[in-house]
Amino acid sequence: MNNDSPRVGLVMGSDSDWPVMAKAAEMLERFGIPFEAKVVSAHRTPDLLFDYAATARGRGLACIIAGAGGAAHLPGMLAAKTTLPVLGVPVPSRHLKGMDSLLSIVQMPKGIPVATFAIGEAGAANAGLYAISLLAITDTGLAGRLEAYREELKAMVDAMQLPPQS
Ligand SMILES: Nc1c(C(=O)O)ncn1[C@@H]1O[C@H](COP(=O)(O)O)[C@@H](O)[C@H]1O
Repeated sequence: MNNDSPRVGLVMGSDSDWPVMAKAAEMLERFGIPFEAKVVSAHRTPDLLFDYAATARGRGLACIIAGAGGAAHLPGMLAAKTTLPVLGVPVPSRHLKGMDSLLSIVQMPKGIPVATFAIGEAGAANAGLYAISLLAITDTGLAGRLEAYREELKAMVDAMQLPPQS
């Protein structure tokens, strides 16, 4: 393993999830976190899913961000096969707007947790940030960059303020 080895696994059930999951990728890129992005499906490629999860820790990943839509079993099945933290992103679905994805991911049985984020792009971006904050537990430089990001958000909100009303 070298400094460029992926630290975060970014997986999704289909390439149709990419426009949403790209928001997580953008966040990881912004903070310079090496990651790998792959399509892995619990339903369509169960053997690949098992192999991916079983080898994730040994390959140096610190956590896995998993996005899926509809019957979104991917995050939960990954969590069943690895003790790495799994961050689940409900991808909006065609018919139920992602409520199905959300409920499929969030209602895990006791013992196999998945940290579940909001439906869609904001959830994906926050999953990226959360993965970064997990890595920042042991990386003070990264923690400092997260603090700087918070300052940027504060400046953004300051710029939103309306002029004083008379
Ligand atoms: N939820 C899952 C899983 C899984 O959980 O393993 N595999 C694919 N899918 C989802 O099916 C939706 C439609 O996929 P297609 O666009 O390929 O038909 C996607 O949102 C994907 O995440």
